[in-house]
Amino acid sequence: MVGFPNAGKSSLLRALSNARPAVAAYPFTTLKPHVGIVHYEGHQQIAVADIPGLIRGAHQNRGLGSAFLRHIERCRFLLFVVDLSLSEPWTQVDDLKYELEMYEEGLSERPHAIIANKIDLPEARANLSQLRDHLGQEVIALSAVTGENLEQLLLHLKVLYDAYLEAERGRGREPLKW
Ligand SMILES: Nc1nc2c(ncn2[C@@H]2O[C@H](COP(=O)(O)OP(=O)(O)OP(=O)(O)O)[C@@H](O)[C@H]2O)c(=O)[nH]1
Ligand SMILES: [Mg+2]
Repeated sequence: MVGFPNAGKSSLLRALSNARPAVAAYPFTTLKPHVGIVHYEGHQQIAVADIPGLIRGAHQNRGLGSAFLRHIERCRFLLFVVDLSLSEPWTQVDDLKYELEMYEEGLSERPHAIIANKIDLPEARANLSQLRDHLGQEVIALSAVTGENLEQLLLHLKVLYDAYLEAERGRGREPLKW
C-alpha cells in the first residue's frame, strides 16, 4: 500500500488482516513497513505491506526519505491509497506515481489498483466522481473505518494475485513467496 501520510493505509491493514499497526490523526505515524496476511479459502494467503507515507520529493529523501521505497520494489502489485476527503484526489495518484517512477523507472507501471479511502466522510462522494473522471480507470471506494466495500478490495486483491501467478507460470517461473 502506497499513499500520502494519513491516507489510512494502516487503518486498512488493520481492517484486512490481523496486523495491528498504530493509527493516528497525524502524518508519519508509521515509521517502518508492516506486513499483514490476508486469508482466503483453501489456505491461500496474500501478504499486504503497509509502507510509511510518501510525500512529494520522497525520492530525493524528503519526508521519511527513500529508504523504504526499496520495500515497494519487492511487491508484486501496488495499492495506491488515496484520501478521498481531500479535494482534487487524483493529484495524490499522480504524485505517488511520479515519486515511484523517479525512484525506479517502471515502478509506477507495476500492476496496481486505486483505493479511494474514507468514503464515509461527507465530502468524499463528490471527490470520488471527480477522481473517476480524471483517472478513467477502476477505483475501489471504501472505508477502512466502517468497513464499507472492503469486500471489493478483498476480491480484487485475489484477482491481482491470480494474475501474477498466471503470468509467472506463463514465463515458466515459480511465484515468489515471502
Ligand atoms: N473517516 C475516516 N477516517 C479514516 C479512515 N481511514 C483512516 N482514517 C483516519 O485517518 C487518520 C490516519 O489513518 P492512518 O491509518 O494512521 O493513516 P496512514 O496512511 O497509515 O498514515 P501514515 O502512517 O502517517 O502514513 C486516522 O485518524 C484514521 O482514523 C476512513 O476510512 N474514514
Ligand atoms: Mg500508517
